[in-house]
Amino acid sequence: MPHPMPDIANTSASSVHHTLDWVGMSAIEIPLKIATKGMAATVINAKAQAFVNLIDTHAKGIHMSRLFLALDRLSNEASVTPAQLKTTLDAFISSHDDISDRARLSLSFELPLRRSALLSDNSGWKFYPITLDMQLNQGQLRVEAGVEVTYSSTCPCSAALARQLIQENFKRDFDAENLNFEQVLKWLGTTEGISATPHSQRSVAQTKVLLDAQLGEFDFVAIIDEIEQTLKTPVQTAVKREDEQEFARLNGANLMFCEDAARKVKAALDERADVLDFWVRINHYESLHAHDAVAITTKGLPQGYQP
Ligand SMILES: Nc1nc2c(ncn2[C@@H]2O[C@H](COP(=O)(O)OP(=O)(O)OP(=O)(O)O)[C@@H](O)[C@H]2O)c(=O)[nH]1
Repeated sequence: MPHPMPDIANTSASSVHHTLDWVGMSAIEIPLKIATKGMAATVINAKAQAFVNLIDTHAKGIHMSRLFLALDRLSNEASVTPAQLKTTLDAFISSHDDISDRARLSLSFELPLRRSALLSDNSGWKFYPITLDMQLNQGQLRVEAGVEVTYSSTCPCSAALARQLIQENFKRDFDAENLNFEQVLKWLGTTEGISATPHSQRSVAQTKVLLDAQLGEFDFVAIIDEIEQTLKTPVQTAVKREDEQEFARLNGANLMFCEDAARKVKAALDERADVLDFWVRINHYESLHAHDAVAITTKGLPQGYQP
């Protein structure tokens, strides 16, 4: 008869007696079919973090395998919904009866969305980084979603400085008394005429939103669309020349500092009934400098997100 295997988590006691806020595993690889409103469940490859607290000051440790296996069951679901994630959190706690009373599950993944071109009849895939962080505490569920939207920002200061140079060149090249429409039109189409261009940069709006714990389904696309439609210059997928020209027009019509972007996103999220609280970090990865321009804002609730 084989010897029973030692079970340190159950039979050994901790020599230092403290409770712990979270114990578990991170970077667990798991494919899931995630449900988001208006779309067929999408297969995504997630990295998960699974945690419980440790309230038994004498228990040596938690049972990692029980969290892992409860999480693994999610990968068999035809579509992962908020209710199923809650069931997983319940299983984390019930499998740690007496030693844990809180559970946490975080998923990080990229949601592929097919996006239309600005004008041409084309489209292409864009992957949006998403994080889901769910916590269960005394039966109370907390659901937080994080999305990242990449967009272009053109500097309003740089645009004004470029316009000034163009005006100076215009004064130099033309005589106010003898303006010729055709000559001006031609000049406007040359690099000598439009002799300076403002700098733009690829920029990222990172957003965390607190959602109603009773929500029946996730709606990541609504949040992503809200931010993209607010900023107006999301990075594109398929681009023909007409799309590129429209992108140039949109950039020119939506010049922005990081402060402008942060204020606009804040105003948009303030209006959304499904967003109970939010945190936003705007990152403009400058082409003028090697450092970045950053603005951070929150809804400003007294007990809410801190900047
Ligand atoms: N608690 C804990 N376990 C760890 C850690 N690192 C590795 N493990 C291992 O995780 C494995 C799974 O632990 P358990 O869930 O207790 O496994 P088990 O005893 O076979 O499962 P149960 O019978 O359900 O308790 C064990 O072999 C642990 O040694 C750690 O830092 N903490």
